[in-house]
Amino acid sequence: MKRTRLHKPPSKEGLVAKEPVTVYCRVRPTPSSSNEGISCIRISPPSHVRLLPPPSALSRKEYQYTFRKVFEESAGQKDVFEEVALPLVQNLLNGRNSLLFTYGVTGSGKTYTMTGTLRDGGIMPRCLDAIFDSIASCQAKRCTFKPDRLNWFEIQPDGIDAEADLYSRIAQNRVKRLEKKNSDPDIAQRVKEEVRQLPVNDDFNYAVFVTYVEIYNNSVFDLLDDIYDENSRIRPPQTKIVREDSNHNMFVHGVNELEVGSTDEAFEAYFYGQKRRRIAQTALNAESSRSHSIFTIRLVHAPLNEQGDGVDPDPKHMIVSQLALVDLAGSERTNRTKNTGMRLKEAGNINNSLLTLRVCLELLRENQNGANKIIPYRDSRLTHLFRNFFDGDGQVSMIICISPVVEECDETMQVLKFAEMAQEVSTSVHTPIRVNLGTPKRRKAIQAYEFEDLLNGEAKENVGLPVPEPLPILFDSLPDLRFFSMEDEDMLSYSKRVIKNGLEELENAQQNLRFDSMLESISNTARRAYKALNDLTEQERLNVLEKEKVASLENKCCQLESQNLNMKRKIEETESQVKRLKHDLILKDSIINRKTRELEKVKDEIPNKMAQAQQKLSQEHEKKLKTERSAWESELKQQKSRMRTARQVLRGAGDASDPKEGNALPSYVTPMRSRIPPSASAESIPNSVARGGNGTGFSGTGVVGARAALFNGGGSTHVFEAPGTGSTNTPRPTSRKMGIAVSNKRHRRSRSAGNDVWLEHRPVHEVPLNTIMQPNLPKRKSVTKLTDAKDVTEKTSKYCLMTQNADSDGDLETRLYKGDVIPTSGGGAQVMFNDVEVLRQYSPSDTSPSRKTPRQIREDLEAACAQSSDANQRKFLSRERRYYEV
Ligand SMILES: Nc1ncnc2c1ncn2[C@@H]1O[C@H](COP(=O)(O)OP(=O)(O)OP(=O)(O)O)[C@@H](O)[C@H]1O
Repeated sequence: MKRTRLHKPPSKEGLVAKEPVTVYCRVRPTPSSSNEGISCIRISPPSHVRLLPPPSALSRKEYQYTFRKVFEESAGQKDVFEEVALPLVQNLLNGRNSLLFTYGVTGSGKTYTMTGTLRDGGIMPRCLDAIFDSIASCQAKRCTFKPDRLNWFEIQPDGIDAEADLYSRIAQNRVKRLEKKNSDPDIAQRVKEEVRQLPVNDDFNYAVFVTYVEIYNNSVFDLLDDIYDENSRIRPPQTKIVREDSNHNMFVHGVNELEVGSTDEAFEAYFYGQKRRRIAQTALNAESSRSHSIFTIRLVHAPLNEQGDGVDPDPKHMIVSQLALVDLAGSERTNRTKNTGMRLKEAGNINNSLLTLRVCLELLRENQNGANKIIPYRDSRLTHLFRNFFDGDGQVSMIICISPVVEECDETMQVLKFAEMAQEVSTSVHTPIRVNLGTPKRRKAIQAYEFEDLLNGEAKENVGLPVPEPLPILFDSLPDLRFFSMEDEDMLSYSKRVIKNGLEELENAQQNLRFDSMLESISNTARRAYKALNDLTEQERLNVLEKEKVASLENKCCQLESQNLNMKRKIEETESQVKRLKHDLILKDSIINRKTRELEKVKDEIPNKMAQAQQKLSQEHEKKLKTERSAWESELKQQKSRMRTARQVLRGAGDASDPKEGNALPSYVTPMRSRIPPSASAESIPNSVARGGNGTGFSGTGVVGARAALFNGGGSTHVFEAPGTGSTNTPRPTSRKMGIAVSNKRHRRSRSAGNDVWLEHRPVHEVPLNTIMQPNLPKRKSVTKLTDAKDVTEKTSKYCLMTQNADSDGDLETRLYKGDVIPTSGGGAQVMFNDVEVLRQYSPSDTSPSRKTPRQIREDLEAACAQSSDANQRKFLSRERRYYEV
């Protein structure tokens, strides 16, 4: 027995290509328990899936995701296998590593997709079928390769040796030692569907090894570990550690790696492990995986030796590739699963490890875009074990399993988002260089040689040259004297008798023999010999022709083969280009999707931001406006005071004839002035009225009833001329002035009733007016002094205060200050003055030149007022306009 020494795995030589993580999406059929007919998924074949949030969702926005391919609910296991896994099996046969995992919410069909059922197998059994069908003619003798338990293999070129055989027997026994239960799946019932046979290099011998581990609560367990200890007692599962081999590949240290010779053997191993896998019933899945399971198929192949009856013993020529099939446990939300206790702890661990996987992929993507972040592989056993794949040795594919159930819409969205992001990560795929031992197609050549030998042997037996007629057998009953003793007298006498009989017959034949018949026989034989010679010559000629034909055909074949090779190369190039373009497309699609989502998010935020900005702006404007207004008001106040001064100056000009007397009346009004009582002075007018008293009464000729409406709007007085009318319905600006008593306006009596009772407050020494027009106070109570509060509070709704005084020209000026009586909340009343009527009487006989006519006075005042208020108003308006334009 020849054995190779322990050998370090060869360093990675060969072609290295960058491949993106390939993501497929499979939608499971709607479970019968869910809201029938309502689905939150719409598929646009072949690669788009749209998520429609249910009516109850906060946001009703639809999202579209793009993947390499989306499998509809009606897609079968075969469709998924051929599209997703068959290329990975081809990778394995070509010596490349691949990782395929199923990812999704609990109950979305991950285990169904990966394992399937006995009648309708999933990816795993179909992969095994494809592998064994493809390597059928080149399978190595059992135990040609032996795992060294350090993630590599030793070669035993003679095949089975005692130790390896023992190992194999233990491995087989381990599978068989599990008692069969009635509930166990019967592998014989497995339905094997026809799978496509993939091309393999038949100058190599192949062997298949499997391992089956689970990651439960962040600990690794070997599912193929022996259940029993040496004393045949069941032993608890042992945790394994994840280690790095000498070639920096991660592996589970001490894991049982079984050599399997067929799919059924691999299935036995799988079911053995499956019994030990942690599965439990939850609210969402009757058989929910509580752990991540990893079924690894390793294909070991080495070139044939020169004789073609075994493998080349040089371990450097050995190639090991692996296909890891990972069935991840489903992410779950406790509010839906209602898990407690152990199940809750498991769910926490599952979610944590999935989160780590997500984070690692996100950081890998960032690093590929120029960042330089540390990837936290060690945060979870799952990512730690698959570090090689992500860091660059093997193709990574992922199947996202989603359910159309509306209740899962939220979680499904998270899964789809993650998957779309994962597509942007690329991993390196290494294709090893296969050694060329000098004789390609050696296995075929050896087989062809053996076949030729076989044919030649048969041909020799059948060569048909004429054989002379057999002579009559004269002595056929003579026994073989070598086997008898010379002392055996019976045998000797019997033999003598036989020989004598034979000689007699010979003598008879000699007498019958004639020369002619002998000649004829010789000439016949010669004729037949000549014919055979001619036939042989003809055959030789035909052979030469045939050989020429074969040579020309071989030439043609060579040409066609080279053309074929060229075509194949071109097809491969085109395919890889198409693949690259497809990936670019998917990448761009997903980037566009992401960007669109970000844009929509930004769009959503714009109105809010605009509203905030506007609010801020308007607050600032209001502030500015306030300051401007207060500045303007103070300016207005100054203007007013200036106007007051101007008015006083005007008044002073009117009294210039008698500066000492101040308000002294000219002599021609003496009779009239004498009628004015000293008590009816301006000081007796209430403050508000006094302020409003600066409003100007406009006089016509003779006695003119001029109406002046007084408003307490912001301290300003507005004068509206309405000659000859006594209307009090003039519009008023609202008062904002501080200091005015608070009144309860709801108690204000309606004027529409026309039943207002006036309280007329007359001067004690009233000068009779004697004018044609008299104040119109239809229902009135007259008093000269306010002594009783009831006068005001009871029944009275209007108040009129009459004052009489001499004006600046010495004429009699009667003022009627009118207002509403408004009850106060304390039970009293207050008067809100809102109108003043000025009656002025003057003598038409006064013709002094210094005296200004009423028209002149009015025009002067009007001009002064207009000038100041116009200027201020324009200024204010222009400022306001400016603010609003902003
Ligand atoms: N495509 C499908 N066609 C038919 N049945 C399906 C399909 N996908 C899932 N199912 C059924 O749905 C149920 C749950 O599926 P499965 O156990 O594979 O979910 P899971 O994602 O592995 O859940 P968990 O993460 O909890 O292990 C099973 O009964 C399975 O047969």
